[in-house]
Amino acid sequence: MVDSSFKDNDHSTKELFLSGAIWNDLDSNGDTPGCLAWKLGERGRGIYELCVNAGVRAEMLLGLMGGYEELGSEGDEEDEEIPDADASAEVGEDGEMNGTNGTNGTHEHELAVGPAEQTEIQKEKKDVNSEDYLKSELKFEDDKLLDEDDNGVMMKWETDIMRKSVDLLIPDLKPGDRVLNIGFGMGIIDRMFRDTKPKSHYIIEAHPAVLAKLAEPESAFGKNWEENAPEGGKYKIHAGKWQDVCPKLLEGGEVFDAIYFDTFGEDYSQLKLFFTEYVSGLLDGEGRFGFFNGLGADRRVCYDVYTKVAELDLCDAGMDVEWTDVEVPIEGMEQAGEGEWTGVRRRYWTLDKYRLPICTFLG
Ligand SMILES: C[S@@+](CC[C@H](N)C(=O)[O-])C[C@H]1O[C@@H](n2cnc3c(N)ncnc32)[C@H](O)[C@@H]1O
Repeated sequence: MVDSSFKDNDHSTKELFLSGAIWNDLDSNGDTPGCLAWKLGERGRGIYELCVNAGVRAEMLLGLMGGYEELGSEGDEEDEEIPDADASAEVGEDGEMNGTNGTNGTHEHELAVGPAEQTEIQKEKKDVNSEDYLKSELKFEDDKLLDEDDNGVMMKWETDIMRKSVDLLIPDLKPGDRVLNIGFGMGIIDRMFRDTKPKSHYIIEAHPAVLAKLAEPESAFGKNWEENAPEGGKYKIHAGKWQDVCPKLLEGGEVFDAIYFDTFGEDYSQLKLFFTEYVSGLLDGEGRFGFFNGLGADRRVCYDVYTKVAELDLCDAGMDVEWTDVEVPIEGMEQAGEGEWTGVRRRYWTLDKYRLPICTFLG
């Protein structure tokens, strides 16, 4: 009896989404339909999956529309017709991507939320965007790096994720690899890469304050480091945005065995641009590519939507992705504003599992 009524619900939910229901609209408690379905436990899994699929459809469509919008003039968006009702919730400024190291409220192809959360966000935080971030003062603390609005750029609790990423990107931790890391942050992953004694190790970093920190002798990534590359290899800090540095690396015919991408203040469209435009040229045929997968990480349904969207886009770019779950000890974590989150504007991570992507070329 219960089962069949839930099957009916699945069917009705599907109908609703196909008729234009908004997958990420919020109720007065700030829950999306997907959040409510998840709270039902096993009984709600069917509906939850339908919500995720509706989100994926809408985000993929928005991605296409985003590409199209770039050709038009600014300000056209308001008059634009929405070709699919599923996508209607996404259109609008001030959407939230909810991801660490990638929060953004202004760019195309963000994981948008409904009106209730927008109001909350406006109260809670200013938009994070690359241009402002790269001009902002930074606060370097022992366990975190914050921008001038106290957004978490990088936090020490992410160390286990960085450790596992290095272990899977360079499986045997063998010397001789050529490594490219984009985004130095607290230098956590770069210290791990350095410890594998790669033949070449390039770091691209755009923020002047991070670059200044890097140049300090105690950072261990200064001139001495650059001069101590093994024979035939190269250790190098490339100062600047990856968008400017990568074309030069491509021109120079540089190739890497492991590439990691973890920036801040950029939205998913930039990550997608990176793997569609640059990874095929910069990664060795047998190489591995990884990125910080923090998109939507303060809301399970958004995280699940972005995981699928990224997987589909990676496939489009000729890459296969293998996901590894990494436990995040959120039980031991404090609530927003407390413990490790003290002084951080927004708790950007609430999930108990990080889904770690390792990408290789298809076939
Ligand atoms: C989340 S942190 C990286 C953390 C790093 N994975 C670690 O283990 O400490 C992001 C870094 O990317 C840098 N960044 C942001 N946008 C960038 C861009 N367009 N090009 C290069 N670096 C960028 C930021 O200044 C910041 O240092």
